[in-house]
Amino acid sequence: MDWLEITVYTSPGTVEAVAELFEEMETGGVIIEDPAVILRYAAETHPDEWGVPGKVSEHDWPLVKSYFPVNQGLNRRLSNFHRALELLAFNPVPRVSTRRIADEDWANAWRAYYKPVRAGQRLVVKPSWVEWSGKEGDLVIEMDPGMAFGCGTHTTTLLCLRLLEMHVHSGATVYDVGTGSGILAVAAAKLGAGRVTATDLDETACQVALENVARNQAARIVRVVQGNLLDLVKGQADLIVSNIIADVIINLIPDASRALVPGGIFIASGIIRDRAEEVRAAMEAYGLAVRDQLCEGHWVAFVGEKY
Ligand SMILES: C[S@@+](CC[C@H](N)C(=O)[O-])C[C@H]1O[C@@H](n2cnc3c(N)ncnc32)[C@H](O)[C@@H]1O
Repeated sequence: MDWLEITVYTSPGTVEAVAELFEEMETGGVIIEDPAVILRYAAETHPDEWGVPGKVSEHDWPLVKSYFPVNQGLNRRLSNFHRALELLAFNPVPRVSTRRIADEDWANAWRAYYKPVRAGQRLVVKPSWVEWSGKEGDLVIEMDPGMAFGCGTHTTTLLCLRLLEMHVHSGATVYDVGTGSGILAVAAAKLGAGRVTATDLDETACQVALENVARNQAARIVRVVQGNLLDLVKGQADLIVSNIIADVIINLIPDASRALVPGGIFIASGIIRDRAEEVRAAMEAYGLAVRDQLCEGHWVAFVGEKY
């Protein structure tokens, strides 16, 4: 099925009302793009990477987008939408544009939103479809997350990347539990790990991780295993990283502690602030002394050392 994308360029004070209008028409989802919010985000998160351009999009006003299915009811729905918008009598009058989208374009539409992201001093995550040349000494991870989690833009992933940069030593054995797109496993390999085992419950994630491992010429170092946590992993590691959620991390802690060599490092992320003390207590209870923690927004990542 094809879709009609309706874009409304409107003044900042009317964005919510336009979004509500779409919601009342049961379009099934609304996208809001506000240049002021994008600029603020860029300034707060990666100002060095982006230089915070004066203009972040081709339009100065925020836009609100939604989608109607292209079917027999389309013209009626569209004229209802125009009428309802007119009735709101916004001044200045919003500008509306439409564009037909073929179903197969959806799979790639999100790609436009990903840009290279610097994590820590040396690691840079670059979407595989973006041309970009970094600085000398950069370790560039080329990713296509497909349907898996982990393009390096999520805070929980960035915290792990920063901590991996500090703790992976040359030749280390690393386990990445809940690898998703494989981003942390590839990062560990780029940082010099000698052997990386990446696990995920999800079949698609494992497939995507394998593709990303190959894309980064890390297949000789990274092994991907489909399974629950460390259930199928034998042996001991110098470092274990896991970015899942607090409950799953708490379940993992006893096995992670057993699987670490003395002095080994456990990096736990995906922990919402409200649950951080529970995770810390579980780590301490299983012989993982908390040596460091990074907090950003709602998220916390811990570094534990096996004693
Ligand atoms: C938040 S994503 C993290 C992906 C990537 N490591 C990152 O940092 O961006 C969590 C991943 O953990 C996987 N996962 C969840 N529960 C799991 C479990 N019990 N065992 C293994 N993997 C699990 C999910 O399928 C998902 O791919």
